[in-house]
Amino acid sequence: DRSVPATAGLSHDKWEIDPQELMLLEELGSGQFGVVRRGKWRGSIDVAVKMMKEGTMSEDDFIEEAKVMTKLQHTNLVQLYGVCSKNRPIFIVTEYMRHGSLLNYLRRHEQSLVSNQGLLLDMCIQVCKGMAYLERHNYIHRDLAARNCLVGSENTVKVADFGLARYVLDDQYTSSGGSKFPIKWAPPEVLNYTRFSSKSDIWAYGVLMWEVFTCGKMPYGRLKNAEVVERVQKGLILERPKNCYKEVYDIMRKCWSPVPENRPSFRVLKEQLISVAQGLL
Ligand SMILES: CCC(=O)Nc1cccc(Nc2nc(Nc3ccc(OCCOC)cc3)ncc2F)c1
Repeated sequence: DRSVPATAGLSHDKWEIDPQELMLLEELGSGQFGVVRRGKWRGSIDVAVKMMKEGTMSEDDFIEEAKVMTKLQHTNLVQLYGVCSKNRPIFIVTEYMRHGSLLNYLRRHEQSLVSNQGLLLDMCIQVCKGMAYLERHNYIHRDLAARNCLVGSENTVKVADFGLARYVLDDQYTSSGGSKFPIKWAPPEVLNYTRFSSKSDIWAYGVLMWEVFTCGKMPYGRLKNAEVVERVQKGLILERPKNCYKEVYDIMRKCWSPVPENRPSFRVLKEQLISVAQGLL
């Protein structure tokens, strides 16, 4: 029985997972961070295991943060179960979501989704609930986008990789001038001063809503990053997606107010989206 009695004196760090309790299965994807595989924890719990390629993240800082992240628990957040930090590469063990990234899901199911505004709005509301929880805990995501949300059974949508961007070492990723920086999801104050806040998450959320209602189109099409920066600085915003209700687009536009303080909070946004959803149905 794993629950070591408190008196045992062993500091049983509950965020530390014993790799011997993991069974690694098929690969789910890979990227510059390493490989992600499906797995079973303690024989029966479905997990995703991110095996962090060495040199991609400041591991000790991340392991410290993992203690906080395991405490962030919400139905619309991909649950961090723990880390295997005793050997390299470190493993990040999270809840498994069977339908993969929201971006791929939107693109693969465009035909059935394009005419289902109610479902698209529900997906946005689920992400908003997860983000409102993070906002309440003063936790900034820093890389909110459809590619960083995941879809589970019964069309559940959850936010993944919250806060992870702080530990990426590749400065092509972290500096706003870098080639891998998510320019198209960044507000002016991030482009100019890398000033992240829940209000910069709100801007990214507006872009995520646009991704959802276009069923996974690339924001600003094939425009180069420099051209997008110029447009955003001039106050140009993404156009209304073809089949998107006016009320929904008006909410997206509020997320793109040039001044952070003029953008809504996730708490307020959630109420507005729910009342629009009730009005539509
Ligand atoms: C930022 C890049 C990054 O992390 N990318 C990345 C790639 C892969 C998996 C994860 N993570 C997780 N994935 C799942 N489920 C998952 C299920 C199916 C799937 O299908 C792939 C083939 O489709 C035809 C992909 C993922 N559940 C939890 C995760 F945490 C993250």
